Amino acid sequence: MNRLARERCSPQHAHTRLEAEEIPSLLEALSESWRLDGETLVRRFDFANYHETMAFVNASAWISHREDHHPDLSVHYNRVEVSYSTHDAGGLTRNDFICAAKLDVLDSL
Ligand SMILES: C[C@H](O)[C@H](O)[C@H]1CNC2=NC(N)=NC(=O)C2=N1
Repeated sequence: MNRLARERCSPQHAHTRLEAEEIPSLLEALSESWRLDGETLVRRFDFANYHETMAFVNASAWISHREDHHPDLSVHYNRVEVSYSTHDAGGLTRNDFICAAKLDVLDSL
């Protein structure tokens, strides 16, 4: 499991917006499916059917609650679009990348 996925989100990270030069190396630690859309980190997860889609959404909700860091989710029949940014910081923080890494692990199980 990658090191970022083992980290825990923190209130300290939530108030520390990343500098532009910190972002490329963090993005590199994630699945290539993640992309930046302005100040938002976005990935689409594809599934076979609605049941699998909702099972993933529910598992991701457990991570969101435990980390107290919540993505925007766009839920469809066989896919979910996940968007991370940190409202408290008005942009990207390390918490966004930590949670994205955790979803990569979830998707790999
Ligand atoms: C009080 C609570 O910890 C904060 O409101 C958290 C909750 N989850 C959050 N999730 C995201 N994505 N951004 C935040 O700024 C944020 N803040």
